[in-house]
Amino acid sequence: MNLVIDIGNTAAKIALFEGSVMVEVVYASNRSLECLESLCSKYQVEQAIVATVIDLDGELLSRFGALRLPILWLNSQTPLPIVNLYETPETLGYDRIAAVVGAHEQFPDKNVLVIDAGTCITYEFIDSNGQYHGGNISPGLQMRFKALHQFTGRLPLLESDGRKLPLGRDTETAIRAGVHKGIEYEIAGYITEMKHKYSELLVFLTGGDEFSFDTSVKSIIFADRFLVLKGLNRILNYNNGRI
Ligand SMILES: Nc1ncnc2c1ncn2[C@@H]1O[C@H](COP(=O)(O)OP(=O)(O)O)[C@@H](O)[C@H]1O
Ligand SMILES: CC(C)(COP(=O)(O)O)[C@@H](O)C(=O)NCCC(=O)O
Ligand SMILES: [K+]
Repeated sequence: MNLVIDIGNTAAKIALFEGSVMVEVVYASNRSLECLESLCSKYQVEQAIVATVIDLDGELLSRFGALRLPILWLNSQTPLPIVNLYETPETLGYDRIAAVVGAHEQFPDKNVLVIDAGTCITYEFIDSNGQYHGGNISPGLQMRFKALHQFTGRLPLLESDGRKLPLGRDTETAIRAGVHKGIEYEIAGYITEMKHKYSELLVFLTGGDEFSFDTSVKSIIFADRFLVLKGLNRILNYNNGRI
């Protein structure tokens, strides 16, 4: 079995795969990965892949060592089943390239826009020849709420859940609608622009945060919360025998 770990800026996602089938997934703290050892004793793990976008402390690194598993630490040197055209592959987020690999595995002959709504929202484009062109980074849902609070004198820190109106009628509904609609329009804008350029465009939406779209946008989106994990599993299998 493959142990697949995606350590993001907000949460770690840990999954077990048998071949290309995900058999279990858990969210954990990105600092302590508390369930790491218990998952490894529950399953017969043969190899692992870890992708992190944060620095890990020595204690966590030695816990990985104690697992006594071959571990592929995803980095810019790792062979990939796609062509990476990013000008600085050494600075590219590993979760970003993994999401692209996950989408390309499912639709290898299509132009695909991959949107990952986590701590940040990232937009990636891979073409039907398997060439990853790059993409954009913008603030995520929680980051927008926190920024409005932190950089003003009067705006409270709000929860994403709560009263929702199309147009705010008080401070709370104004902020919540502003953040939600900002993201929804942003996503819809990317889709419209990219569809203009590539008529047969597929769109994947992944990441921990979910949004509502009108039906025309919704109808062309594939929602797959675990695209990064699936892409990492694909990268691990692609490198089978090389670790
Ligand atoms: N079980 C869960 N545990 C933690 N966060 C979750 C969970 N389900 C949904 N979320 C949402 O997912 C967001 C994190 O998204 P994620 O894609 O994991 O981010 P990142 O990859 O940047 O760590 C959180 O802000 C939270 O709103
Ligand atoms: C853009 C990101 C912060 C997104 O991280 P996430 O929201 O998944 O926690 C991460 O992919 C990252 O640190 N990237 C490095 C810069 C780059 O991709 O060019
Ligand atoms: K992200």
